[in-house]
Amino acid sequence: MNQGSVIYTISGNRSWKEVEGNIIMKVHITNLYGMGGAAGNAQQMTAGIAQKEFNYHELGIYKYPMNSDTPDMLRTRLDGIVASVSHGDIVIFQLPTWNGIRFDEVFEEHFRGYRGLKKIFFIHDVPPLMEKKLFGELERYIAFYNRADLIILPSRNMAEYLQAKGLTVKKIVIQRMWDAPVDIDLTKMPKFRKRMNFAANVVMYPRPFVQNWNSDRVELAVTAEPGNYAWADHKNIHFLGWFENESALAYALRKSGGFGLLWHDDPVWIEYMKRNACCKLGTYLASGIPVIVHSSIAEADTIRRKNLGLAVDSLDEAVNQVEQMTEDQYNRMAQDVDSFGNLIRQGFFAKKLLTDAVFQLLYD
Ligand SMILES: O=c1ccn([C@@H]2O[C@H](COP(=O)(O)OP(=O)(O)O)[C@@H](O)[C@H]2O)c(=O)[nH]1
Repeated sequence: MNQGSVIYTISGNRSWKEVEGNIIMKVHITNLYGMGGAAGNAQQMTAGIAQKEFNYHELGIYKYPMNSDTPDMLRTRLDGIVASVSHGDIVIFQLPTWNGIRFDEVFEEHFRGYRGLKKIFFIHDVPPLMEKKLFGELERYIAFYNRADLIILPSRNMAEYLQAKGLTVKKIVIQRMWDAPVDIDLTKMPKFRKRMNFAANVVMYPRPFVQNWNSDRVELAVTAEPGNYAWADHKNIHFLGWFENESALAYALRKSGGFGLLWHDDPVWIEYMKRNACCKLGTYLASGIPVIVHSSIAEADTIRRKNLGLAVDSLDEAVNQVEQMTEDQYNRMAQDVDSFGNLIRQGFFAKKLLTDAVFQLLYD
């Protein structure tokens, strides 16, 4: 019998179809619209994998100035977002929504009337750890995180750090890395060359280590259109161009060869990168080029253990190690990166955390 096509009267004038949504548990995931860049793409990518692979339902949120809403407008907006949610469902919140902590708090509170609803917080970034002026807000963020039934965090280091500051959520899933579902030709191996590629917008957000690049022995290649930049004059710096599309970027990096550099010289970010997961790392590994990372970053041990590149304490050390490397050593590394990169290109980090989170929530 095809129940989906028949309306059963079960009590009074309510039909089977009307209560169907309450019987079958749904998993929802929030997705942010109106925000570009690595942070916006990370939300779109995760929600895309969740919908395509697991049939999770999207709750779309627009990035907007929350203060432009009156309390009534905000309530109406939130009612619209949560319209498909029923008692007993699971909601994965991709956080922050980048609409400010007040929006995140009010949004979570809007789910309180739902019986048996469970909340998973997937923490992409912790704003108080990214900007010195926001550090005082950490306590408020952690109090908010404590409302989750399960929390997904970028690294074990982040979990330990937040626990020391008051995080009490018992169920924790560790993300480790960002995926980069790109399409590239794996038959052409990246070339061994004394070059470090840096994939970020260095024109809009100048980086001191880029502007002070002084190595004649190792070239720095940046993702910027060629131009007359005073900081690049007479320097060993190459311009790769800017890429809107992640596959085009991965292709350009693979063609460029050499290494992918994950680096920061801002002390707040050096500290943050001990605990967060950077999109760039996924981008490099998906493209197939070995990476150079600081030895303090969360995934440094994985880079060493799986022969995915170099974990160093300074750029000078990186330059020396690149200089001393043989072509054979590089080619072995590039092969190991291509093998590991399958996880990233096929979205396995997201697939794993999206299922582990629901499984641990209901099983453990
Ligand atoms: O030509 C480029 C260079 C970089 N990026 C993107 O910018 C990200 C890096 O940006 P950011 O440094 O803000 O992110 P993080 O690595 O710190 O997460 C990369 O992973 C790419 O997705 C891009 O779209 N086009």
